[in-house]
Amino acid sequence: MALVNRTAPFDYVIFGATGDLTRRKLLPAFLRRFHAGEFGHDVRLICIARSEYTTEAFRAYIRGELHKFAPDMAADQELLGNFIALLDYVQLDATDPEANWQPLHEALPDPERIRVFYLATAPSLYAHICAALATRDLISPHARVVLEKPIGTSLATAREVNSGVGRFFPEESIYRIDHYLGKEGVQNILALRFANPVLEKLWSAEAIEHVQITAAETVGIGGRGGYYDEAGALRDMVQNHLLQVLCMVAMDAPASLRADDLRNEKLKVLNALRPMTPDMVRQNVIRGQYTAGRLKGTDVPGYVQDLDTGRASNTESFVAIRTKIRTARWGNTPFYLRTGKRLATKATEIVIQFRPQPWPIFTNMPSSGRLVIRIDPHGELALVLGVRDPGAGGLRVRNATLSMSYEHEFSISYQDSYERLLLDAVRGDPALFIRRDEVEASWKWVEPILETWRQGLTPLEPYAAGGWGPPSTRALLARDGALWHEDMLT
Ligand SMILES: NC(=O)C1=CN([C@@H]2O[C@H](COP(=O)(O)OP(=O)(O)OC[C@H]3O[C@@H](n4cnc5c(N)ncnc54)[C@H](OP(=O)(O)O)[C@@H]3O)[C@@H](O)[C@H]2O)C=CC1
Ligand SMILES: O=C1O[C@H](COP(=O)(O)O)[C@@H](O)[C@H](O)[C@H]1O
Repeated sequence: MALVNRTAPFDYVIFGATGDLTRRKLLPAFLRRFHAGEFGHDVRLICIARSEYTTEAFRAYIRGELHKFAPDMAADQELLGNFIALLDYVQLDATDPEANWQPLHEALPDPERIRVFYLATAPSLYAHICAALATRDLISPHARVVLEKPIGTSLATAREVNSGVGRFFPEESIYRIDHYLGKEGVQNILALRFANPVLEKLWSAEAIEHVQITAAETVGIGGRGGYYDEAGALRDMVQNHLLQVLCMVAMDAPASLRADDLRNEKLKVLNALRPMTPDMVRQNVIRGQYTAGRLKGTDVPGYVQDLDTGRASNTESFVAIRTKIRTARWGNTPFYLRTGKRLATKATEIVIQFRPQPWPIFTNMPSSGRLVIRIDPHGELALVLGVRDPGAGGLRVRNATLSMSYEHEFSISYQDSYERLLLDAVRGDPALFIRRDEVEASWKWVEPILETWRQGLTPLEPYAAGGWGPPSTRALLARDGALWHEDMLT
């Protein structure tokens, strides 16, 4: 029987309740946690948007969406009915100064209950919404606010968003979500590193030749072209998700698992990333955009066709970066980051490549060994070692893999990382959310890359959908004598 960490009763107010994120991710995640018994019938989920719905009509609409996005759960009519009964809808234009906030007030009668405001709207509304909540006296002593990404599109705009929200909520009540920190495999980096002293002893430039962090997607920009063409892969994936994963891999042991201990260590890594000059960007950053190609046997269109604006675009759908971390632990170990759309397969993984023997005694030593932390599509750990090849004739070595799959090892499974994060805000645990200084340090490191691109100093390289990005991506590692870890992915 799984241990259930049940929350105290709470009121969760979702701004942007008719949007894509709420119906596809947030409400299905709540339904699953309700099914797991993490909260009960005494909880209210108050859903807010401008669209005209009564609570009854909204519940009917969400019932249909849950059948689409959590069909296994929604098939249980009793569970679904009980969950739907927790939803209330309040129609409100949060930016209209004349709007009537009284219905929201009435829906939140008890200031002693835990109150979470989840802002699943465009980030440009965050400060307005927080100001309105303050004016209407809705920010109770136990109130928290969860902010969706992106927090800004540059250092200056991130500061604006942070200051806008920070005027009304103290930093410890602000939960900036990064769904990669909700992934099992990412959280497991902490366990792997700090519950296994033997690994931690190896965890430095002395034993590790390089680290690869890949977030490869097969999807294109889909229906999100408007947003994506403004953002691009660097802002969409690297500034937040990939840098957070890098921090988890590279940070020193925190004093405890308390939020600020963890976040202090991550911040040190971000501040230690080698700053990029325009020359370094030219040499260490690849930017690409997909063209039409063939993916898993199907012809797929290129980025510009997907965008469908009739214009060319200068936005990258692929980035690869070679960087270093200026610390005693890592100084000599390159970190390679890579993310892109319409790549050969969907895979998020970290590869820790170990250094070779300084004096090899075997004539045919294959790879010097690596640890692969696979995060998506399935959580897996694989330790590739050299073992004796049992064939006759001398002592030859080949690689073999020790592996562990979460699916086989554990019966508990979360469908989505939102499931792991939504209730942390209720429990008052911001450890897996991003602190303001982390967001700003990430932007500070990313900005010179954006600036170099803005000046047109690096080309946007085409890559055919279904591959692994522009050919220069290989050259980025080849100059260190390294190869991307692709053989096990496809
Ligand atoms: N969708 C996704 O997969 C992801 C989304 N995000 C982030 O989550 C946020 C929401 O994204 P998404 O759901 O895709 O966006 P949508 O455009 O689908 O939804 C926006 C929501 O905001 C509501 N809204 C807009 N203006 C107001 C207003 N003035 N007052 C009250 N409600 C308003 C809209 O409802 P109505 O028109 O009825 O008012 C709608 O419910 C964004 O910050 C996005 O970057 C982050 C990661 C992934
Ligand atoms: O935040 C985002 O993440 C997704 C990729 O998430 P994953 O959990 O499927 O790896 C990406 O598709 C999207 O563009 C980005 O905004």
